[in-house]
Amino acid sequence: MSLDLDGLDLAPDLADVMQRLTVVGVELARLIARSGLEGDLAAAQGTNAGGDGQKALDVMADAAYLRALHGSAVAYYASEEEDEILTLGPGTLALAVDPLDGSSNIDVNVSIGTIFSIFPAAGNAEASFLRKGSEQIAAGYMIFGPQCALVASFGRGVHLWILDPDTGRFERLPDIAGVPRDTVEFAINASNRRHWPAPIRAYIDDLMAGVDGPRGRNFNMRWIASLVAETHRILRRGGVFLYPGDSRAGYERGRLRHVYECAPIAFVVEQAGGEATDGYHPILDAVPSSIHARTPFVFGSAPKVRRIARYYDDAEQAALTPDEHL
Ligand SMILES: O=P(O)(O)OC[C@H]1O[C@](O)(COP(=O)(O)O)[C@@H](O)[C@@H]1O
Ligand SMILES: [Mg+2]
Ligand SMILES: [Mg+2]
Repeated sequence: MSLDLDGLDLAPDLADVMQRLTVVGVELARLIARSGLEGDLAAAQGTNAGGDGQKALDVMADAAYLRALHGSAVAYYASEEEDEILTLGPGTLALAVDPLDGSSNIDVNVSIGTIFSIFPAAGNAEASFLRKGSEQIAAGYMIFGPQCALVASFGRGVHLWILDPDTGRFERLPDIAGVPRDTVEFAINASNRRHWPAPIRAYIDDLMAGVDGPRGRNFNMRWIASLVAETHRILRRGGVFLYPGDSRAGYERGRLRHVYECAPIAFVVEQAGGEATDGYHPILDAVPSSIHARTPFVFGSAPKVRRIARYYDDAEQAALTPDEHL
């Protein structure tokens, strides 16, 4: 067994899928640690359904998860790297995955990861995934960084494991207590400022104004360009993450994918007492329109996420509707 699940009381089908995911995690952690020694994991390979360029490791990670899940309880497999949902066979579960998150960081030795989301299988492939994120029965991520960690929730808090490289086993650590509420860090790709919707620009401008602005205190900015790494920091240290929709062509609903990026991260964050919205509405209440649909994404410390929603309220009063992300 590569994962310590003692005391979590998971259904056997789900426990088996978690074991299989972490077997791949151990494999990927080793591959990543040896990147450059054997082959170039960042080599360009093609384009996925979302139009993103694929790197060698994106394709390898997808193939490894797919291989590992054959013969498991996973009936339906949806992946960032697969155009369509794949039917693996009869089974009780549906699994969506971003096999390799933070692909732009593969060749620069910065943390990358895998994000996963598990639902009970529904009547057909699409119905299994195009539903509210609140119906997930498991969600989480593995992060391949200085340490390889697994963070997962089964709807009763947020659990943490660290991979022991000596034994190849994920050992359980104390649960994640909760997203700290009073922090001064925010994460956003500020190079897109000129494209942001007015409420987001107003919120960030107020933070950037520091002690001289309306907030009367200084804030600190982070942008790793790996959603898993931003999530891990926010779970441990608090803060807020924003990837809003913006006025660039194709970015009207942001960059991040609802099914295999935002819904699972939102599930974990809410289980840790944080909040996750599209800027205004809770992510976990929204039904994605397609398997690769994007959504604007804001998550982190609850008071901060709520404050951002108030900027949308203010904008509405100034004649913009809350849904207007442009
Ligand atoms: O390069 P940008 O626009 O700042 O986007 C960074 C975001 O894109 C992502 O890398 C998208 O994920 P993938 O690497 O799985 O495509 C996120 O991890 C990250 O938050
Ligand atoms: Mg991703
Ligand atoms: Mg990816």
